[in-house]
Amino acid sequence: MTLELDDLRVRSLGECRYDSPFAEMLATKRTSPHYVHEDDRVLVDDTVSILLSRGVSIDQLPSLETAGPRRKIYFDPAATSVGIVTCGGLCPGLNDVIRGIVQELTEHYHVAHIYGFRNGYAGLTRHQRDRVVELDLRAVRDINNDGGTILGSSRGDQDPEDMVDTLVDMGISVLFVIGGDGSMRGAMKLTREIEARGLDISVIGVPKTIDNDLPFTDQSFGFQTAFAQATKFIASVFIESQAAENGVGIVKLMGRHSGFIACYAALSNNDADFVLIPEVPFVLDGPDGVLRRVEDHVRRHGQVVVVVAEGAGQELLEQEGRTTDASGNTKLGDIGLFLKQKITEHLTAVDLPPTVRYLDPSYAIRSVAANAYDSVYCVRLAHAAVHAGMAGRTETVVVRWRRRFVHVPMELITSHRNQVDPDGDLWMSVLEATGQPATFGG
Ligand SMILES: Nc1ncnc2c1ncn2[C@@H]1O[C@H](COP(=O)(O)OP(=O)(O)O)[C@@H](O)[C@H]1O
Ligand SMILES: O=P(O)(O)OC[C@H]1O[C@](O)(COP(=O)(O)O)[C@@H](O)[C@@H]1O
Ligand SMILES: [Mg+2]
Repeated sequence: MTLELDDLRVRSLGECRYDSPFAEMLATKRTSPHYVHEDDRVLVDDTVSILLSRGVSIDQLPSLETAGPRRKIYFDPAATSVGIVTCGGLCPGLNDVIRGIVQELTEHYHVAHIYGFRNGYAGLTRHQRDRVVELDLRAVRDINNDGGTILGSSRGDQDPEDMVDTLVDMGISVLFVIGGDGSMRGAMKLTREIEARGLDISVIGVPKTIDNDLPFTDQSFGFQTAFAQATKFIASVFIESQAAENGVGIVKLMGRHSGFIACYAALSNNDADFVLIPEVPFVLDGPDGVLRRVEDHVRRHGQVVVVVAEGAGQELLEQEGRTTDASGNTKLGDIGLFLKQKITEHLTAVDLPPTVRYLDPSYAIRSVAANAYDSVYCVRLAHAAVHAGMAGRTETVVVRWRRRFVHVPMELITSHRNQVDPDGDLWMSVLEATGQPATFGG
């Protein structure tokens, strides 16, 4: 993708004049293999050929501002009130991020107030102001042990003017939005309204998506927990299909436009024989179609396991009557049940009457608490978000990119979708592990 250095510059509200609580700790720090100084930058690219193809000098290469504490900060902590909101679908680790933000702001920055807005952007509107909760260390003490979000979440548009009125009335200086692509688009509408009114309010995003469909982030928080959950369902249908004559196990996993959960879950215990994802179209019929391949597998091995991402093969389903959810996301057809029906019909017709074990774990993979790895990731993102906000960055998200925590302009995180590259090494691993053909039906 063409990327200029200027596209990667994050917005700041102004000069940092206040001493940071971390000033002393940072006094002697310099960039090392394990630390990036605030005056240094992190490269976007990581291969020699891509760097060379950029054709610019080193200081002009696309690079990102490092995240982390600053020696000087923009907001005076004692006079700063902060808001937190979680929006969109659930994701393991939301509570860890909330907790990390509250702990960092309380224990190190000693800000005046931390407010939690309930039920997503709806909680920022006039008619829900009475439901705002004040957050302190006690309120967040054990919340990381639970899935979901203590603040609640929602889909659906809200009026940016109304929401900014709330921020102004409550004296909020920094708003942390923990949400996905839709939430970040909503957050940008907030920053535009804030800018238009000349207000001194920072909006910082912590990108959330179990589908791992946001760009400029190695892997989104909660993703590892979600695919680990999904793995258990694949193992179940594998065992069931092994014990049955002509056993067919099918698991449908979340992933509207990106098949990362399906790929990782399938790779994790290597029980899947076929993985179908939105990024790789397939045909069902014909000598190289999915049905014939499934049949061949059952003939040879007596059973088969198919993992399908919910957004896969949508072109095979009825397009008419498609509706959208409250946030404008297209509601998908049920590819899992469709495959179940087609495979059953096909195997019956070729005299291999199947025993089908179909599982759609759906919310069971995203409503759980984060695992230890994701919890660590969440708390580090939370710290980075707090530092960015207190340093006056705005319209900025904090991400981990090639294992460094960095700042990315909000616009870039919504600029395109992160998808499994059919020419990339992840998909190659899936093909290697399953033995399935690179394409079905040419
Ligand atoms: N283009 C947009 N402009 C403003 N708000 C948006 C936009 N897209 C989504 N939103 C709002 O952001 C919130 C979360 O969006 P949604 O798509 O449901 O989840 P996610 O943020 O996880 O993608 C919802 O309140 C939704 O109305
Ligand atoms: O039933 P809901 O809440 O709309 O959620 C379903 C969708 O939410 C997801 O978890 C993604 O949510 P987001 O769009 O909020 O990131 C998808 O995997 C799934 O399709
Ligand atoms: Mg989304």
